[in-house]
Amino acid sequence: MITYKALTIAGSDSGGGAGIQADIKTFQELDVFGMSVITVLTAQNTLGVQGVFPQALEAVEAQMDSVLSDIGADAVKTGMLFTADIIRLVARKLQQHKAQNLVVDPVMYAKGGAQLLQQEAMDALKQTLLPLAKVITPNIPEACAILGIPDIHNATDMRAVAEKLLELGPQYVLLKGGHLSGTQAIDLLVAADGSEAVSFISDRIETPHTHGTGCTLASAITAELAKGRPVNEAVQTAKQFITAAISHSLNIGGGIGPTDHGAYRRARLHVLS
Ligand SMILES: Nc1ncnc2c1ncn2[C@@H]1O[C@H](COP(=O)(O)OP(=O)(O)O)[C@@H](O)[C@H]1O
Ligand SMILES: Cc1ncc(COP(=O)(O)OP(=O)(O)O)c(N)n1
Repeated sequence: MITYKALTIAGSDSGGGAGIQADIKTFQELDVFGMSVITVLTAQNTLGVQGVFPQALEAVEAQMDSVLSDIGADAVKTGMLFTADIIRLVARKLQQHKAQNLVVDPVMYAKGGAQLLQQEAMDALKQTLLPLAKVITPNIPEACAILGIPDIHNATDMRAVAEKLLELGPQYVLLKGGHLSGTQAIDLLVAADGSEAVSFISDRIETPHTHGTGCTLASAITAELAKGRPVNEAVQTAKQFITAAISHSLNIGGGIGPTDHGAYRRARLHVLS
């Protein structure tokens, strides 16, 4: 029986691989009841982003009020928010509704290069949303853009970048290393309470089909936090989830295909049978 509830506040990906669609699939696969607040509609497929249509602030506010005033959420994730006004509104409503276990994925660019956060929204992200987060999950280009520093290119520099991000107020930073080269995909978790940094390492899977990996990882963390798991355990399960999903990624469409959100559950069922 599903008893835990998670909310994603993010953009819709018509192609189904990232955004709200990836988040809801991930929640379901991890046995958490999923709810959504849609901030932006994107016309998107494996070839790229063909259109971005921000929703009216009233629409975003009404969705948040509907869900949080009645059903509530054990954990909340934010993804593509696109404008400074949407970010400020979301931050205000999260505080008003006393949202728990907030995971902020500071989405800025799609893998095809499309901009998913307006340049002028960066200050609102840093000042209003990041300080509310339990965990933030930037990839390396996002982390460096937030800090206003040049991109890093090796895993040894990840620690300093992640620790600098803690100064913006989140309780944990999970810096994702998918954009580095090398035979391993290394993510680094650092905590504001001074506990030991932890690396989460998997073999790097040779595939171009990684559309939606960041959304999927962050929503898996959110699902596990909704169940009351500590952050370290939530990230560990999420890393296993995304590694399984990438291992079975889907060669559909003519560009960067999505991952298989059902792969983790199928692998576990196989082990148990
Ligand atoms: N080729 C790959 N093989 C295995 N894991 C990967 C691969 N690419 C990304 N990952 C993992 O997927 C997750 C998302 O990482 P990343 O690609 O850095 O973020 P984003 O999708 O936000 O750009 C991280 O856990 C990362 O380590
Ligand atoms: C609507 C929407 N939200 C987020 C993203 C970016 O997703 P991400 O998981 O970072 O994956 P890539 O786009 O980088 O493959 C998106 N594309 N669309």
